[in-house]
Amino acid sequence: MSGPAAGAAHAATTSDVVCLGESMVTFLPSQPGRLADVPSFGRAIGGAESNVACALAAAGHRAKWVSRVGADGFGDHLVETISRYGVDTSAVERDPDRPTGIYFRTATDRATDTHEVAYYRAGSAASAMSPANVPAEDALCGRILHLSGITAALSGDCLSLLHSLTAPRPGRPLISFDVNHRTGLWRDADAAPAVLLDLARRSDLVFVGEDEAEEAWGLNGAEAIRAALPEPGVLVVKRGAEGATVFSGPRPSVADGPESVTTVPALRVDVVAPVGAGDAFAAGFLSATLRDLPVRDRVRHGHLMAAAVLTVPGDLTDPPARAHADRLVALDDTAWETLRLGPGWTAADRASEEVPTP
Ligand SMILES: Nc1ncnc2c1ncn2[C@@H]1O[C@H](COP(=O)(O)OP(=O)(O)OP(=O)(O)O)[C@@H](O)[C@H]1O
Ligand SMILES: O=C(O)C(=O)C[C@H](O)[C@H](O)CO
Repeated sequence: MSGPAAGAAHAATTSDVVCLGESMVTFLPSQPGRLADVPSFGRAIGGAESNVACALAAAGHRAKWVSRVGADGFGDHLVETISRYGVDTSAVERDPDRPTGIYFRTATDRATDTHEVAYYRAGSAASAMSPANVPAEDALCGRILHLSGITAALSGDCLSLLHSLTAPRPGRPLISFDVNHRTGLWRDADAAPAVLLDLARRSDLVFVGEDEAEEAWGLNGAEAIRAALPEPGVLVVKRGAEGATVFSGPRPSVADGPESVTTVPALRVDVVAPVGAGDAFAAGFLSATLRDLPVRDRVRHGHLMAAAVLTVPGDLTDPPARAHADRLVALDDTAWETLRLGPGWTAADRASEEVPTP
C-alpha cells in the first residue's frame, strides 16, 4: 500500500485507529411506516465514525473516538456505550452550552430501499468542533485517522478542522476518508460535491459508494471515479450487494507502472437493515489493513463485517470472532460466492474463541 505505512510499527502512536466525528443518540422505530405514523422509538446510538471505532475495538484493535458531546444525559449515554465497546473516549470533550445531537429514523422500505431521517443536531456540541478546541495531538496519535464527509457538512468550523487534519505534515497518520455524502445534512447542497472531492483527494485511503459518486459527482463506474481521484494510494469503490473494487499500488499520475485493480464479490446476506453497513465495511477493511493482509482479504473482511451489521436491526453489532472471520476469508472463490449469511451467523463460534491480539 502506498502512503504512510499503516502496517508498520510506529513507536509514538497510542492508538491503532483514531475516528473523529459526531455521534448521536438514535431513535429506531418500533414498527415500519412513515415517520409521521411511528408510535414509539427505541434508543440506540449512531455516528458513522464511532461505528467504525466500536467495530474495530470489538475486533481487538486499539480504537479511539475524538468528538464533542453535550454535558447532558444523551452525552453520558454515548460516551458510556461507546466506551463499553472498548473504545478510548478520553479525548471526548463535554460542552455545557450545547446539546448532544439526536436523530430519528424510519425502517427501510425494502421496495424503494429508502428510509426517512429527522436530525436534531444543528448547533450540537459536535458541530462546534474546530481546530481551536480539538487538539491535533488527540486526532493524529494513531497509525490511521478515520474521517468522513459527514463532518464536513456540520459547520464551517468542522470543515476547517478537516482541512487542518488532512494537511500534509511529517509523520501524518494514514488518513482514511469515507465520503458518506448525506444530502439532507448540507445547508449548501451545491457546495458538497467540490468539498467532498477535495477532502477525498487529500486522503490516503478513500471509501466511496458507486451510487454516491454518481449522485455527488456525476461519475459513472469505478474507472471514472479513479480518474477523478488519482491521489489516494488506495481507493475502494463499493457496489453494495455486488461487491467492491480496490485501486491500489503505483499511482496513475506517476509513470512507474500500472496499479492493481482488485474486484471482490460481496456475500449473499439475508439483510435485516442496511444502515451502518458502510461503516462496518470500513472497519473490516481497516482491521485487515492494520494486519497487513493482502487487498483481496481486506475487502473480504470488509464484506464480512458489513454482513454482521446487515443481519441486525441497528448500526452496530459484535463482529465475527477473528479466527472465524479468517477461516471464512480463506474460502475458495466458489465457496465464498455461495456462502449465505443470515441473522445470528456471527455467534457461530465466538464463544469458543480467544480475544484476538491486534
Ligand atoms: N444487499 C447486500 N448484500 C450483501 N452485502 C451487502 C449488501 N448491501 C451492502 N452490502 C455490504 O455492505 C457494504 C457497504 O454497502 P453500501 O456501500 O451500500 O453501504 P453504505 O451506503 O455506505 O452504508 P451506510 O452509509 O449506511 O453505512 C458493501 O460493500 C457490502 O460489503
Ligand atoms: O448520518 C449520520 O450522520 C450518522 O452518522 C448516522 C448513522 O450512524 C450513519 O449514517 C451510518 O453510517
